[in-house]
Amino acid sequence: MSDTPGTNTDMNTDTAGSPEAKGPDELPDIEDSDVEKAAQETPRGLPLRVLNLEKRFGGITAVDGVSFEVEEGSLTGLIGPNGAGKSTTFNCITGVHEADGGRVLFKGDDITGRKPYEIADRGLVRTFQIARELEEMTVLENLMLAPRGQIGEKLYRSVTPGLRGEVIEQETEIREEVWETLEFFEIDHLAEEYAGNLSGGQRKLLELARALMVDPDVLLLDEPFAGVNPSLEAKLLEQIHTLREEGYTFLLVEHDIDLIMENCEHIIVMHQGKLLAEGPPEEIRNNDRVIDAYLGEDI
Ligand SMILES: Nc1ncnc2c1ncn2[C@@H]1O[C@H](COP(=O)(O)OP(=O)(O)OP(=O)(O)O)[C@@H](O)[C@H]1O
Repeated sequence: MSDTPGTNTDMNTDTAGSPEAKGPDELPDIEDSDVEKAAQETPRGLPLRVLNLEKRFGGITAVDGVSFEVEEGSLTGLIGPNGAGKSTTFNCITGVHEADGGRVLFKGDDITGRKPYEIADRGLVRTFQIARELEEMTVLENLMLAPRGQIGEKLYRSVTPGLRGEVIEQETEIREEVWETLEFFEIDHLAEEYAGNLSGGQRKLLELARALMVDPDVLLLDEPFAGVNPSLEAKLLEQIHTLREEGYTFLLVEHDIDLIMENCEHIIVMHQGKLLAEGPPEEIRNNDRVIDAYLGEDI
């Protein structure tokens, strides 16, 4: 875990590890000047800090001044009803959307407005659905294409004989890493299968495997279990917990509340673009605002 709790500024939203859930009443508004101050004071060890994030689409404010932190080595859940702004928040964090306001700090660096590949290259990675072009490639090829720091195919074609040896050496290393990843996710038997032929659950494993090939520090997973059968879901969860024990940090958007409650130690709840509450599962489960807005009487 981060060695930073308690070292944040007075307007922080640092509740990871705090015993009680907090709601909007306890989470003060952040002025622009405070955002600047917080950005400067954010400890470098803190993997992800979102400050006053805003995103509008025409007349819709999809994300409305959201602030939260994700602790190192944590499995943090982001939940909320349909249209709450979860995916838009993910997209703003990872550079897919340009935020209209606020800041995203990654390991103390301001990454707001950076391109997705720059953010991924720094170690903050989200999973993406397998694109159509990738469906026509094998599972092995999908992973071979993912690693960062690779001397690309274009360069390979134009390299001098001297460089070619380096490329081959690098490709051998990548191939070994790819096989290790395939075995870790138990999809090595599918290595030569076209990605387009995989089941929904197997695709989810491949998406996560591809994201891991980028060698991230923090993984953002948007509904990683959608369409995954229970046995594959259990396997995927097991792999996520194993990775977490190895030091990876996860931020997870998921509609299955029970799954989030059972697996995440910290939960962030969004509602109508705003942060509704955050805290440990038992507090979120009993939080009146969350029950009213989202969970219902039977939770
Ligand atoms: N590209 C877009 N253009 C216009 N409006 C958008 C766009 N993306 C999201 N929105 C709107 O922003 C709001 C938040 O959407 P978002 O997808 O972030 O919510 P969500 O919490 O991820 O929902 P869900 O759980 O249904 O996926 C919604 O009102 C949605 O219609």
